[in-house]
Amino acid sequence: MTDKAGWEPKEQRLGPVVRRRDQVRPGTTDQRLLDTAGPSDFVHQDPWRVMRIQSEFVDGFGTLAELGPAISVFGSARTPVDAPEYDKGVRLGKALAEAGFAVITGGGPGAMEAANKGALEAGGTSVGLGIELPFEQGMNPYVDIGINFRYFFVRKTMFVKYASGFVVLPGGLGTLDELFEALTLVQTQKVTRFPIVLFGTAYWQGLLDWVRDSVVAGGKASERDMELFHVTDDIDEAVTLVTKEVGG
Ligand SMILES: C/C(=C\CNc1ncnc2c1ncn2[C@@H]1O[C@H](COP(=O)(O)O)[C@@H](O)[C@H]1O)CO
Repeated sequence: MTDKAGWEPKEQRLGPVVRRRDQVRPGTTDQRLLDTAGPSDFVHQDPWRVMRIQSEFVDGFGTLAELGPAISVFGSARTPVDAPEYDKGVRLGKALAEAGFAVITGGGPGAMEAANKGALEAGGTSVGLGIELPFEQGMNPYVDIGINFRYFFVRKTMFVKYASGFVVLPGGLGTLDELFEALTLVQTQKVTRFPIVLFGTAYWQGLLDWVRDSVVAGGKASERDMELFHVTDDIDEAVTLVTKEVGG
């Protein structure tokens, strides 16, 4: 316990740290890790959240890095299975898979499920990026690679980073959020060569009229911003438009 001549000081090695004399602490790092039943409030604080956010990025990047060419498909979580729109979602997922593209959706019900179903039935890769919601729905059964995210913004990064374009089926607020995020990224050149296809002319026309007659006419966007997207009712045309930057 002394460091007088001829004596080794009492020493403790804790990983890279050496502690001597009065700085020696009882127990080992492993013991403290495994034994301690200390306060747990840190798991609800921001520094810990940063770790969780990082881990979501790591899981997403790690799972999707080798996915290959893919298209993200968005649309209403509420589209009924027996609606014509659902059938179009299935046909779109199928056509994208046949063109050699994985289909990425939000992994939920409705239009997401339809696109995943089509991709799966055509032998393509069917991906679902789910989101933790207060009303848990679970991943639709047609997803083959699924990741559940806690944070919308991490999930949104994956939709853009691992797809070379978006097809947007008729949808509500969630779909509009995804559409306008993509439009903003393209408008501000945060992403380049990223086709956005709105599927369903009748559904989208009212929005397009408002953007042109109020937003563009009011000087809040430019006429050229109307060229950031395409609109179609044709599955094959949607696939051609959305995949034109990348061969399948
Ligand atoms: C509301 C219902 C289910 C919610 N489950 C969802 N699961 C996964 N992703 C979802 C869900 N709800 C919304 N999203 C995302 O937003 C888009 C659809 O939102 P919308 O408001 O229905 O247009 C979709 O692309 C998802 O990414 C069942 O009633």
